[in-house]
Amino acid sequence: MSESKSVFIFGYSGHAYVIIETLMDAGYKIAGYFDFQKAEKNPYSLKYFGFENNVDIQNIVQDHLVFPSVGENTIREKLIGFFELYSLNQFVAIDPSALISKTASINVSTYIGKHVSVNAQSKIGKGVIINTNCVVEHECTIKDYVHLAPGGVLCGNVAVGRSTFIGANSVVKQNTKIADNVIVGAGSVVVKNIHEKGIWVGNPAKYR
Ligand SMILES: CC(=O)SCCNC(=O)CCNC(=O)[C@H](O)C(C)(C)COP(=O)(O)OP(=O)(O)OC[C@H]1O[C@@H](n2cnc3c(N)ncnc32)[C@H](O)[C@@H]1OP(=O)(O)O
Repeated sequence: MSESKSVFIFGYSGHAYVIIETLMDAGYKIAGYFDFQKAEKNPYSLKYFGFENNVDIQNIVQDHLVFPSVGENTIREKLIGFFELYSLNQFVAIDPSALISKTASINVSTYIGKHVSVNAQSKIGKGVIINTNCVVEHECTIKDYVHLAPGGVLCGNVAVGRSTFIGANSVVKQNTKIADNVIVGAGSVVVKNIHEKGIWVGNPAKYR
């Protein structure tokens, strides 16, 4: 394992644990974590480097890698803005068990979890979470800061807008478009385009 593959993670709670295990399985070394305060639990015995806004970030991180380990979309967006401001080295974290088409594109600071499939010609933005066991079928477009919770299925040619959250085990029918900042409840089935931000739940998914 080379020193150049050390990763600083930002955020250290439940979602971070999943990221850490993916990174370790993929052969990365975790250099430590930043968070607004020292974590109460430290199951991976990581070194705390402080709150990113209060430290000389470039001096600590140097040319190592950084990754946003927070499930909440707006916090992840802020972290990525911070990474961009300081020109920190972002990358894509892909669990070794995931199946990614060679013709799919995935932007930086995106997490692809265990047993995920991303199929042909799909385009995934930056800071996205495609969580455990999700299926992203052919030609899907997923904008920045989306979170697709575990078990979600996007059928072919689905488009998901920026910062949208799609709850666990939800299904989105082929050729459907979902707007920015939508929340789709767990176990929902989206069969028509969603043009309006807000919470949509049920089968078929309805505005709540
Ligand atoms: C690794 C991880 O853990 S990633 C995270 C995975 N987590 C998820 O996928 C959970 C996603 N969140 C949900 O599904 C939530 O229930 C939300 C966001 C849809 C709604 O949350 P809240 O706004 O707090 O709604 P609340 O719990 O108060 O329920 C309001 C009503 O909506 C209903 N409702 C809530 N969620 C759903 C749902 N997923 N499907 C159908 N109905 C729902 C409730 O039964 C309730 O109905 P009532 O008014 O008739 O009693």
